[in-house]
Amino acid sequence: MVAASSPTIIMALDLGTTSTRVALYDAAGEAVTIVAREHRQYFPHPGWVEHDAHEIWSNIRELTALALARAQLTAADIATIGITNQRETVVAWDATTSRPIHRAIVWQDSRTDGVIADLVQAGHNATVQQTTGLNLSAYFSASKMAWILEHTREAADLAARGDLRFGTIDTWIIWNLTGGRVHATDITNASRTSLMNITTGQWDYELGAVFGIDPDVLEVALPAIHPSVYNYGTVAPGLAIAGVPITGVLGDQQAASFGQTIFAAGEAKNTYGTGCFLLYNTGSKPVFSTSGLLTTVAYQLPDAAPVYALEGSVAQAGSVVQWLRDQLGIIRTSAEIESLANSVDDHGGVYFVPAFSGLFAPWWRADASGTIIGLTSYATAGHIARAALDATAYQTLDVISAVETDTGHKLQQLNVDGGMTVNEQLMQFQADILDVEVHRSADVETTARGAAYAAGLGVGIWASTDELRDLWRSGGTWSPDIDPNKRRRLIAGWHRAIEHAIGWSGDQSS
Ligand SMILES: Nc1ncnc2c1ncn2[C@@H]1O[C@H](COP(=O)(O)OP(=O)(O)O)[C@@H](O)[C@H]1O
Ligand SMILES: O=P(O)(O)OC[C@H](O)CO
Repeated sequence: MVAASSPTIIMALDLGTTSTRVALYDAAGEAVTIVAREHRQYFPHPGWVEHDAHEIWSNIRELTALALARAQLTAADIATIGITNQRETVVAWDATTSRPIHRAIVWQDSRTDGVIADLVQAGHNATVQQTTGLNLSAYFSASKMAWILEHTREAADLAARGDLRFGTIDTWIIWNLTGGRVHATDITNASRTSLMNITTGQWDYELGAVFGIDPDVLEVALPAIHPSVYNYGTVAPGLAIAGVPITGVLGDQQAASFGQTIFAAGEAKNTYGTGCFLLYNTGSKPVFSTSGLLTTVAYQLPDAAPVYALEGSVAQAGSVVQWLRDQLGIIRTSAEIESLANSVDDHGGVYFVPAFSGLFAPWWRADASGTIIGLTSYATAGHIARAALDATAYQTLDVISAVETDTGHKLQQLNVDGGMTVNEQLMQFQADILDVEVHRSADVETTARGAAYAAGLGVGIWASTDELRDLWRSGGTWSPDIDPNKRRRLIAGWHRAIEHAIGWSGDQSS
């Protein structure tokens, strides 16, 4: 344990897709304060999604000051900072001015689908998957970096001068927090770029050539890779948190897994936020999927080998609830979906495949299209709402079936977290469809919590992951309660709906 006089409050910076949160935790793992702000989503063309990286940095500057003010604390009370972030999203900037040269290209952005389809056609998928653990997809960072290099003159000029810097959002924020002194990322974030060798944990610069990026450019432009628990540097003067060390960094899904204390092989968590991301811990060896899952690093402790996971990434989950609210207008708030969905007994034969940007795991079909099927004149807005929620449970089933195929193990229980898990009807349906118990953590904000745990380990507030396990609290358990024949019928209907969604958007399968 740290000396009694040392600060013991941990600050977590959660840099999500739609918002940025700053949370403070004490050594008992209790959240002291949490402040949040949304940032603007830019959709300049169909399928394109961008963020203003400078806006995210400004939000961090302001929210860190606000969190301290709310808690009536100063930087001297903060022991350490943990960072967690939306993954894959690419920022490119000028090292000499710290100015982004393009808006950040977000993980959901599918502008490089065509390039990826060509690479698949040319037979690159097997090599990339065996090296990086990731199939070829516009989702990951590499093709986004290539796009910036190809489409902005400034990127090419900076690259020629050795002043181009690439990073995921963690790297961009570490760079700014340290006054441009540290250009670094953690191994979990690096494992999402399609440029890291998943077995060695090092960049494979030669892979750049597959995506059309000069490996010499990458050697200068990519950040250093460190373990998730590591001393990344201290915050520069002039900021509310000046002088505080940054000792934990994890991609947001890995952070949620860490916050759920998924430390051992065979344990799994599913986070239901904008998208839905299942991580199944596979221990010290990477498992290469034959069923449409990704191989990813779950975390790496200091002086230890990486711990791996199989990941099932589902692009659309809570975002579908937002779509019903913002685009269809059949609910006014996300929470209203509960009363609308509960106004009907079941889905009334309606299935909703939310393939708004194609289908991610385990299907990986860029040519799938959003589909509502099974409509009759009996169907109401309630049935559509119900089908939209059910879709998240079915998509989770599909990724868990893939995990069971890849590992040969039946999942024993599923730990869940994220904003959608407040929906108890959905949790019951999830348990019914999976036929396993669903355990919700008391804190559904496990992403920020996981970053705090990693940072706290880094400064000795907690001595081991066993101590962190003791902090896990239950927020509800749901057991399967459905006739097995009905389960089978429902699942068969979902898979027929998937077949109809696939292929609608033309021949771009990846
Ligand atoms: N009662 C509810 N039922 C279903 N979905 C909900 C409910 N309340 C919020 N959501 C959805 O949960 C998501 C927010 O979860 P959160 O974990 O904060 O996401 P993220 O971290 O990806 O921004 C939103 O997409 C929202 O529409
Ligand atoms: O910001 P979230 O919670 O939607 O998570 C985004 C994921 O990291 C994308 O891979």
